[in-house]
Amino acid sequence: MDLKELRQSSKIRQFAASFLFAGNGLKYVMKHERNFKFHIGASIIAIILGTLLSLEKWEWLILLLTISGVLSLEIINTAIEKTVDLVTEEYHPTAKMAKDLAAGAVLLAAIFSVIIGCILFLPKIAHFFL
Ligand SMILES: Nc1ncnc2c1ncn2[C@@H]1O[C@H](COP(=O)(O)OP(=O)(O)OP(=O)(O)O)[C@@H](O)[C@H]1O
Repeated sequence: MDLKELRQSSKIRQFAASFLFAGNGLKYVMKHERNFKFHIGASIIAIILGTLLSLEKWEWLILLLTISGVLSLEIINTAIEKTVDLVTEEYHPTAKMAKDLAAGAVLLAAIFSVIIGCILFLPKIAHFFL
């Protein structure tokens, strides 16, 4: 279905198509983005650890919010990279700044997610061994 056909289709079809397109985006990052795969791996480890250490409900909420934040930012970073590449393939200081800012946002979220992971898990791990 092309863009023109989509705009002429019913509201329900447009709504269903938007899920399909979002799914395509998720499929793309899972298949092609090394950093996204890394974050998925780290998230799975955190969820397994959370299960083993019996996190409380509020701790799960914080963990899941943190995971969704990092993964979503990684996808937005990829979207910004693609948009910049669409605008120019030449070297441009503003293109560099746009990509570096987007990457900086992911890095910041990843650093804070490690800190949050330490706050959630370290006391429980220490309690387990002591
Ligand atoms: N058109 C451009 N002009 C100037 N600098 C650019 C340009 N494209 C990329 N860069 C610089 O090169 C870096 C790497 O860009 P690239 O597009 O390869 O993304 P990347 O860092 O490989 O992303 P990822 O590893 O998340 O896939 C950018 O962070 C930016 O600093």
